Amino acid sequence: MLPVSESLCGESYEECKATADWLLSNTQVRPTVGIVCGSGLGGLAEMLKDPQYFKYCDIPNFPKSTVHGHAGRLVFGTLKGKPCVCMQGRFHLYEGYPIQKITLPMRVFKLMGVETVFLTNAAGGLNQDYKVGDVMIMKDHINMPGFAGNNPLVGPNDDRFGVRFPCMSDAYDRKLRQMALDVASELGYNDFFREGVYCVLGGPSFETIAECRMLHKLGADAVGMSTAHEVIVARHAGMRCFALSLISNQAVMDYDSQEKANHEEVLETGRLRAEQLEKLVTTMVDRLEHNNNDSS
Ligand SMILES: O=P(O)(O)O[C@H]1O[C@H](CO)[C@@H](O)[C@H]1O
Ligand code: HPA
Repeated sequence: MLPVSESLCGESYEECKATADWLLSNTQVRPTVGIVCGSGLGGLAEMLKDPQYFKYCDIPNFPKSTVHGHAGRLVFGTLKGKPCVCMQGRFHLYEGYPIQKITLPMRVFKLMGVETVFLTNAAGGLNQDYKVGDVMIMKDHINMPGFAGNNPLVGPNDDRFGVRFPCMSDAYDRKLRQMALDVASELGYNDFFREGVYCVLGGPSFETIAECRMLHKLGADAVGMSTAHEVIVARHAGMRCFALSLISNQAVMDYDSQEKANHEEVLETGRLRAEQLEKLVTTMVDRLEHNNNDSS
């Protein structure tokens, strides 16, 4: 067992358990589905029936949300009858928290009984076929901070969460990706649905033109500042993951372009696609089976 003192930043088993127990003692909901809302996509949380809200600042051990477009509260309720917990706002590396702290909610999800996690984000489109407003199912990620040792699993491993060296070739659940494609097709969303690779950077500055060109050459279709860290921790703990990127802006790849990435455009695109994303995730949650078979 890992003594509390060995936790790097308040993410030890005991600390996560204390947070999970506190939440469970304050709600009747026993969530099996976890949802993380990206920038401008917090409306998903409003889909929950009989919602119960907990501000992050009131939850023991939780960091505070500091980014505009991230409400900063945990919402419990049901979606299509399934017990859910939803992060209406997430944490990012550039907010100054250690990477272990920004991913702590994933461990809390696990300890509350969550089996499947749906994550959304806003991202810049690197793939030249992508348009603003497209939705990309994440089939994989490139964890750029991880190349420099900034991986959320750095530090002593606690086997109660997962193994020291978790596999990541199956990070994005194959069955859920297929389900998303089927649902998108049924809802008539084929025109704007894609599947691709997300690259996470530390931010908060948006990328230079040379960086965008490099990331595209490396195989990334979209670039953002979140999600991959959460997925690594969720997979380490054995939860199934499904993630969507809303292409909120075109990454600038051309020195003649007058385009400039900005957070207001990111939030605005979120508003435009919110309803369709909510419908897709709601339909997928409705079709989820209550098990945690690793189906990838
Ligand atoms: O990834 P989410 O939380 O959607 O936020 C995205 O939007 C912000 C930039 O506008 C960055 O935080 C980026 O990661
Ligand atoms: N780059 C990084 N993160 C982002 C972007 C982007 O262009 N758009 C939304 N989040």
